[in-house]
Amino acid sequence: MSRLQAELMMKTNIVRRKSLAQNSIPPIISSTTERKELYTKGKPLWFNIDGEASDCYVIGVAGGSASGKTSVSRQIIEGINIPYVVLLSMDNFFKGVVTEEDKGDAAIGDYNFDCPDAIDWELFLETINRLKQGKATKVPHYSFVEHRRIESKCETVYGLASVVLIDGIFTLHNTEVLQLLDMKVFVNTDSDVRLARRLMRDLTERGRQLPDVLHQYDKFVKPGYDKYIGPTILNADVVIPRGRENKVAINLIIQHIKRQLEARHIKTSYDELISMTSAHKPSNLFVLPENNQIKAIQTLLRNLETTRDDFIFYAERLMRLSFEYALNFLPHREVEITLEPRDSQDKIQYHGKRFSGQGLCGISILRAGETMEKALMKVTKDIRIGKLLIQNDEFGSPCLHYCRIPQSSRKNFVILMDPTISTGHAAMMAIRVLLDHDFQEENIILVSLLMANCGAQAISYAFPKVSIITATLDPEYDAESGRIIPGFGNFGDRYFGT
Ligand SMILES: Nc1ncnc2c1ncn2[C@@H]1O[C@H](COP(=O)(O)OP(=O)(O)O)[C@@H](O)[C@H]1O
Ligand SMILES: Nc1ccn([C@@H]2O[C@H](COP(=O)(O)O)[C@@H](O)[C@H]2O)c(=O)n1
Repeated sequence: MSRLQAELMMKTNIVRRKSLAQNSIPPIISSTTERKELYTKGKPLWFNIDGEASDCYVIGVAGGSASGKTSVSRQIIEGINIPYVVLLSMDNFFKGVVTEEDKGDAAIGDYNFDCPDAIDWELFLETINRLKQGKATKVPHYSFVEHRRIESKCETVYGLASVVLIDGIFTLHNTEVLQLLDMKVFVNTDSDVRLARRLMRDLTERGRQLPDVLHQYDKFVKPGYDKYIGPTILNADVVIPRGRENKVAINLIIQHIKRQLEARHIKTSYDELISMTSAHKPSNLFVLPENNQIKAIQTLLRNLETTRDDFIFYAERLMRLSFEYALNFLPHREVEITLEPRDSQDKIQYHGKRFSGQGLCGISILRAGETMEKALMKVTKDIRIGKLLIQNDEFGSPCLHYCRIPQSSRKNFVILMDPTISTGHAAMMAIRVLLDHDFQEENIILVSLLMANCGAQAISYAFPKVSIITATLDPEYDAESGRIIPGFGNFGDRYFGT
């Protein structure tokens, strides 16, 4: 049996199982496991040993339609096996058939998608550039059934990826894109094999009819390959004959990428971060000055015998005290006001102060951060509140599942709240998300009731301009139990009574 026949047989099985619902291109994935479906994904400890952001490594994978570009890209992602890899499919950047004018009198099968003009290059370049800079990036979603982008399905990627893989038929065509690529790959698959795969895929996944697929292939796909895509093989650094079956070539690429990442000192391990911070003296970490009141509240909170009612009452008191302390970190300017006492002719000048920042909002890191919202609203009038839900994945890396930010601009100030901070992972990711939303690092104030020293150190090292405020700084964190020692017990459980 030929390879082609074997592929067709494998596909026949898939035909029975797949439905038209799976018509669109694979979504971007940003982790080594592509099964997870998250609102967005996170980012690594994104800096090198000098504390500076490292560039992400960008790989372009080109080749004819159905040559195996996506399959090869996924194998590369699996092989490099690090979190925070983004697979960006150029298929999402087809302009599509939007207006009647686009269609003309011709049927959809007479629209030429296989020439570079069918791609929205401006948006494509902007997207790659934003990903490279680690900015929050909205990636469009294209439907091959409806021949247009589906706004409601676009996905937002946050943070600086370690590696970005871009796959698409014209990836090695445009000079501006070529300049952004660190590695250029061309998947070179026999044209008969490509046609057979495309037939199966378009019938099963893209809602097409056999005569239309053959007509489109003959009229546009083949000539487009010969004219625009095939010649870009000359721009490639590496050519992979036979696509994903070519394990030797794929392994060589994986080894090369790993070496490049090592050379760029991309750090993804928390242990490495902690070892780097051991000599670090945090100048942006502020612990509430201890007095009798604060010590007494801490004593009550630490005591596991304290009732839930009391725990909530005293935790909220400590929150208000912490926020009052934190508000001092906002910029204030001198103002002069004139007082006119009722019983006197003399006016009195008073030298006062007024908040001089432009806008302030509060953002809680869910779930526990939500407990601090009420206290913040008690001390800051009419403040707008946003939320971030960050949870660790199976590798212990924080992932962003939900993000609502009420206002964000370079000038706004933000109070980020989480009652307890142990490793600092979630807080660091939250800060990263705020930076991606254009908040300035120096305008972020992180407020917590209890921090483990290692977490506070790590955040301070990564973000030296953020003001980090905690009511309590405890010396130890036990990674096995996930407890801060001595700590408050499980804050969420004690507060929510769970
Ligand atoms: N070596 C292979 N053997 C069998 N099927 C393959 C092979 N490579 C790719 N395919 C299948 O062919 C289709 C197109 O592959 P894909 O990787 O999506 O190509 P491209 O991204 O170049 O369009 C998919 O259905 C994929 O599962
Ligand atoms: N509405 C559209 C848009 C594009 N195509 C075809 O997709 C091919 C590229 O995608 P691959 O995943 O195969 O690389 C390209 O050859 C276009 O003909 C389409 O059929 N309909």
